[in-house]
Amino acid sequence: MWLLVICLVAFPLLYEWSITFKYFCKMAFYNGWILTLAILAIPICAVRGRNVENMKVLRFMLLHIKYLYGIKIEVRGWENFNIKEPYVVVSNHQSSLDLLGMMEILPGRCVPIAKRELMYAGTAGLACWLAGVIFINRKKTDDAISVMSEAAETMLKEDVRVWVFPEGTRNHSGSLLPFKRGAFHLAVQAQVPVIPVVMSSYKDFYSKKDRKFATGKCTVRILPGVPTLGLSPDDVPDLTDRVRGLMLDAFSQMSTERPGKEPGGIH
Ligand SMILES: CCCCC/C=C\C/C=C\CCCCCCCC(=O)SCCNC(=O)CCNC(=O)[C@H](O)C(C)(C)COP(=O)(O)OP(=O)(O)OC[C@H]1O[C@@H](n2cnc3c(N)ncnc32)[C@H](O)[C@@H]1OP(=O)(O)O
Ligand SMILES: CCCCCCCC/C=C\CCCCCCCC(=O)OC[C@@H](O)COP(=O)(O)O
Repeated sequence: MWLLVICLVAFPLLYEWSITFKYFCKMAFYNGWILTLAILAIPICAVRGRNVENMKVLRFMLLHIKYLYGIKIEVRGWENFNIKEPYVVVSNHQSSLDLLGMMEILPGRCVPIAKRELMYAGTAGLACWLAGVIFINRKKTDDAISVMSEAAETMLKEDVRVWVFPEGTRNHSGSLLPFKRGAFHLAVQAQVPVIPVVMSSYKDFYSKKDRKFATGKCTVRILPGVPTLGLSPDDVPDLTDRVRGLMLDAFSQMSTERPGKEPGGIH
């Protein structure tokens, strides 16, 4: 009788513990593996110096990680990236796992905007710097704005695309945070389109709060570009709201789809 009681208590506890343990091991390996890959990437990238073309090297080296974690990534809307000119990509930001979806679709000559702290993340920071990642100091708004204004010039002069997470921080709430306006000022200053990208919720396979990290599927949707030609800084609030609305609709629609089930009409 006592043995049965002990088993009934111990097994669920052990099960819970093994899920948590697996979560920490998987996250530790994720970060450790990226730091290790960066050691290989640094000398290759250093040959060119700080150059956006190095982002191809990082992308190539990171693409296999989804297989290690059993994460299937389905991409819809590739055709919306068929624009030769520069553009600003805006996407939702749930976790550091977004790196996998980002690398899956990262267009040529496209650099992300990242918080300055990432520059000090050891080998990964150096690899990012060599690949031209634009670092901003979120604690100093004026500095961040001037870095982004420089980015607007660079986009046009050097034919570069920029990827921004307009929520400004990771958000796993199951919705989208209010958007910061920097990405939209950037697009208006450069008079280039904004291309929204939505990654479906990870809740079926990943949750930081519940310490869950299983295998699963993520859908990445590239939405049609939103033009900014002729818009002025006064139009930025409206542009921001419009793009957030489009992304929220897509995110909500993707959240109601059952994993693995294809909706009609979207390719
Ligand atoms: C093989 C081994 C590989 C190893 C390498 C590993 C990794 C792989 C490589 C690359 C991957 C890198 C992945 C990087 C992911 C990183 C993700 C992040 O770091 S997210 C966090 C950082 N990003 C952001 O914050 C971007 C969004 N933020 C903004 O746009 C903000 O607006 C801001 C510019 C930072 C300012 O923010 P703040 O909160 O301080 O203020 P507000 O947003 O309220 O803005 C104040 C005010 O200013 C106006 N504004 C904003 N921007 C501009 C501008 N450019 N020009 C003019 N005015 C601007 C804004 O409108 C507000 O005014 P108002 O209220 O009147 O509208
Ligand atoms: C010697 C120093 C060693 C430092 C070790 C640091 C470990 C980091 C290891 C690998 C880096 C993985 C790169 C993942 C890139 C994703 C970046 C990311 O997701 O940043 C979060 C940022 O968007 C928002 O930050 P907050 O949610 O506001 O917080």
